[in-house]
Amino acid sequence: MDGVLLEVDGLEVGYGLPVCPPIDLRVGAGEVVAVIGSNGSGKSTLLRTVVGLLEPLNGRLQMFGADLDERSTGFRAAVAAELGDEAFFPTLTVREHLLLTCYGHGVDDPDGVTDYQIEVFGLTERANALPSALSSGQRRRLALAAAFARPRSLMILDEPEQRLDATIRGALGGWLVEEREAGGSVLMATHDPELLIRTATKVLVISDDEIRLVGPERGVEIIRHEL
Ligand SMILES: Nc1ncnc2c1ncn2[C@@H]1O[C@H](COP(=O)(O)OP(=O)(O)OP(=O)(O)O)[C@@H](O)[C@H]1O
Repeated sequence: MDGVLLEVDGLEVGYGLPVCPPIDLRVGAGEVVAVIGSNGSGKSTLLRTVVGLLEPLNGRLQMFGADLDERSTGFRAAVAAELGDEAFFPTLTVREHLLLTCYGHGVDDPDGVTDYQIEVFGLTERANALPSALSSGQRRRLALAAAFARPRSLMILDEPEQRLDATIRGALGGWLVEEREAGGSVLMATHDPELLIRTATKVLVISDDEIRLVGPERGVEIIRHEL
């Protein structure tokens, strides 16, 4: 188990019935695993199961060498998940959301980290805005900024490229490369071949009849020509 953060064997995910074949997967330190497949293939369902929002239907799911317990302090400290739910406090500003995240996760310099994330996510002019006054892409930026503001060893992201403009999408690719190079791990669903080729170390392909692990180049071909 050394260096393996997430380990699944014969994992069946779904809503009463499985949405795809059983999944085997390891995510190790410093790996970025992209999950690809056509719309409705089961990518989000897998990610929601891995963060404990859905019960596995069958199989083995281990995080940090133990059965998944999403309520444990260890899990909450280590796993930064952004699955597109974007549940914000309606009366807290952009800045206050990030400060709250930093304080909640024991960040050393909450003000400095908050200021940095606001700047790099291009939210400076909206720092004092409430979520209801943000554009959809700005809400996406805020949700991702919160994931990057806190300490973590595993990021779980569902189509993080969605609704981002080209500038922030490009920056996101760079931050995920930095994450990997610093020994962090990422499990992310994506439809974006550029994000995949820049960041992924391996690719899990979900389809109706099989689950495959392929390399990044093959993953790009599959996104471009087979989905
Ligand atoms: N809450 C739910 N209850 C029942 N079925 C669901 C539910 N959510 C999703 N599904 C179904 O499960 C299957 C897998 O959906 P999922 O959202 O995991 O697909 P996806 O690969 O993430 O797709 P996309 O690329 O469109 O985001 C789909 O057939 C979908 O209709």
